[in-house]
Amino acid sequence: MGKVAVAAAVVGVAAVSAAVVLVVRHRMQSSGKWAKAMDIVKEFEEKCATPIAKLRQVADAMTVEMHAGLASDGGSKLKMLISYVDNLPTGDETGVFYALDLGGTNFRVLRVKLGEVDNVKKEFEEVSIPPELMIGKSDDLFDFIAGELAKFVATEGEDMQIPAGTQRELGFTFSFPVKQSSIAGGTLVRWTKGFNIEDAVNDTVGTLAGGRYTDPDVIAAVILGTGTNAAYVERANAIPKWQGLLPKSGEMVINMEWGNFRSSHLPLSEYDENLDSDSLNPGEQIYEKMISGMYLGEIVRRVLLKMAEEAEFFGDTVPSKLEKPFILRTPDMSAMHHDSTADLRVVATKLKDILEISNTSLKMRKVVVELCDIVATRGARLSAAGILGILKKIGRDTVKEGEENHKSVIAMDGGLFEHYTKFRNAMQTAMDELLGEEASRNIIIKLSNDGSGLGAALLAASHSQYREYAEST
Ligand SMILES: Nc1ncnc2c1ncn2[C@@H]1O[C@H](COP(=O)(O)OP(=O)(O)O)[C@@H](O)[C@H]1O
Ligand SMILES: O=P(O)(O)OC[C@H]1O[C@@H](O)[C@H](O)[C@@H](O)[C@@H]1O
Repeated sequence: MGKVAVAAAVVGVAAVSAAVVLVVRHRMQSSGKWAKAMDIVKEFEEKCATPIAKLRQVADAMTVEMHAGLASDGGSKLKMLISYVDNLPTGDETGVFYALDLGGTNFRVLRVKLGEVDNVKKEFEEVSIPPELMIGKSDDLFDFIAGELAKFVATEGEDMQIPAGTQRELGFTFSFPVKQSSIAGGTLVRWTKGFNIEDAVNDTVGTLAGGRYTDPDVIAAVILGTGTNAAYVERANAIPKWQGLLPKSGEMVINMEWGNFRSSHLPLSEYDENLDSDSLNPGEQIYEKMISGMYLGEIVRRVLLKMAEEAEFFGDTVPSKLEKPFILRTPDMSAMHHDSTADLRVVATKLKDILEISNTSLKMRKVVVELCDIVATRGARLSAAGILGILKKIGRDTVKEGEENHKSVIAMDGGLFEHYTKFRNAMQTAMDELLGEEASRNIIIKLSNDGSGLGAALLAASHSQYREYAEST
């Protein structure tokens, strides 16, 4: 072979070996980065673990905090607020009533005509709350609410008229913690979720009222929406901090404000701690930030960001959109989590449309789904533990002699519970594991759609100023 040919061959071999070295190095580097990314996922998964034993500890802690919150104001992070609702709807309510339902994302105005329990006529309008009103002045927020209500009242039809000489009556579902001084008054404890307004009946109490209207076995209500909360029926003589007269019913609905629950048994990760410190209400609503719709997608984003920064998961630059808080919303996380296509093309589309991340491998997309599953499963199982805490408080976590058929119904509402199927299923599975086969037959968790809106109207009806008149005629 001539010198030139040999030289060319040598150069060729060198070039090939250089390429091989580059590929090997790239592979080693990428395998090293991949291993680093997987370490991040594995560590996160371990931090988020919710074995049954831990869930039982969380449930017991919830029960303890419930007792403490009922013993004295400030006795617990659980406010255990007295709702002054001591008589829940019976199904006999009649008439036309209005309701306002102010949640963390949506605002609804409703009008219902009560007569037959299974023939309630309901009309409503849903309005997104302008974000600027969530952090503006309270007058601007309530002027907005009043304006929307006035527009809705103007649409009243012939069949929804109120009796001559009477005033329209309204129930207000206000999805924020209020220390009530009566059924119709109270002081806001704090703003939560995305609201932070300087200078209003709770939706969970509304859901309990709406649920009880059609099912006398309803004993508690849980909201899993933008935020989370629970309310339940407590024995009036089991509220040491209550100085008032005991109601005839012997019962009182307690608004737990369980989003503010905190316990050393909660499986908190660094991502939860950072989310909390960056939030509008650092140190508050820790349980809510682990399980509710405002936050689940944000937790997933934070883990992906760390993988991008420390393991170049999406390549050697960090996608700029991934650095934007709350850009990955829980509905989008839910869509990726429920992606049933073989090549996870829903995940690919969401990553592209929301985070401007393209050409991901199927392997990468599977990791994204795994993160959604870790976060949603943890939230669902912690929700189940919270419910067990309530059941323990009222002695409904086991089947008592002679009560084999005594059902206890938990009325559920909220967009997270309603739309996130895998979350809902994981919650039910954890509930069954925690209660065991016998007791879980008697505990029914059921969606009470828009219970809070109907419930507010029902509470307006059951506290109507015209009710005595109607009953006496
Ligand atoms: N498809 C979905 N999958 C998962 N979560 C959802 C979905 N749709 C809505 N959500 C969650 O539900 C929340 C809205 O809850 P909803 O009860 O309807 O309103 P609000 O919180 O204002 O009372 C949203 O903030 C979101 O986190
Ligand atoms: O209906 P939403 O917006 O999800 O609200 C659920 C809960 O959100 C919490 O942040 C509030 O403190 C509760 O009062 C409320 O019930």
